[in-house]
Amino acid sequence: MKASKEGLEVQIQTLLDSGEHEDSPLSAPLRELWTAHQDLARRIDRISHISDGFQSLAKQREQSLTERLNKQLRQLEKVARISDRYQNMMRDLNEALREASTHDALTGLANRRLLVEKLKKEVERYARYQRPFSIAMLDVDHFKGINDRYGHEVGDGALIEIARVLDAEIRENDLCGRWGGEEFLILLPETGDQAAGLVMERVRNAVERLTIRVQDESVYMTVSIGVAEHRKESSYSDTISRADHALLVAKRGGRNQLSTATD
Ligand SMILES: Nc1nc2c(ncn2[C@@H]2O[C@H](COP(=O)(O)OP(=O)(O)OP(=O)(O)O)[C@@H](O)[C@H]2O)c(=O)[nH]1
Repeated sequence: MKASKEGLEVQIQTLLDSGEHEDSPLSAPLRELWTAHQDLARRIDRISHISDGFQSLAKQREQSLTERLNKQLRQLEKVARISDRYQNMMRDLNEALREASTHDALTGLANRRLLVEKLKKEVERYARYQRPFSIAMLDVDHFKGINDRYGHEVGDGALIEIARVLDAEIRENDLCGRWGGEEFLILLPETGDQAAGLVMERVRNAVERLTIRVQDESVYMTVSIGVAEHRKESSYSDTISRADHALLVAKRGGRNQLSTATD
């Protein structure tokens, strides 16, 4: 029967230690072989110990490298999230700035700057394609009286309500803006003065029907309107002046009415 490796080793060691076979010619070579074997076994042991050490070191390095990479990845994700948030914030801020520079803070309508920009474009379109357009200037009648009687805050609220009505009554292609104080300008592209007159008469009517409640009181308002169609070789300010003049005629005519420039 084949002895186990450990068994064989114990057997040889016992044989050599006993000294019983010292006289045998095999004794000296066996002792030599046994010493060489033990030496080799020790070396193998040492090498496998060193290799184990290396392996666990490599594993540790691999682990710490993965951890470092994961940490860097998490940091990158954080930076990307912050950058996304920052970009969104900048976009919102730009949008708010653009809105503030082109719209009236009280009513939310286009401001004078945006109106002029659009007016210039319409004049260019008129010059190039002879597309007609009209301008309507609106002014709230006796607005000072509302401020004086109910206070500036109610006056502000009234302007907001009027702006809402104007914006709701005009067509999508028209542009309504606050020209200043209690004065509004409506730009009507692709519209001659007759058609503009019809639209503005509807607007005038809608304002007349508007009721504002101040405590128990109902406050009514009216607007006077001047309409002018743009003419050949005019500037936008020429057309505004003609609409302004028509507005004056409407005021002088008794207010709550519309007048069209004929000159
Ligand atoms: N509450 C408020 N009032 C304003 C604003 N802008 C202008 N006003 C007031 O609008 C009034 C305009 O008065 P006037 O120019 O005398 O004209 P009016 O009283 O409307 O009379 P007519 O235009 O002649 O019918 C002034 O009292 C201004 O102070 C605003 O943003 N808010």
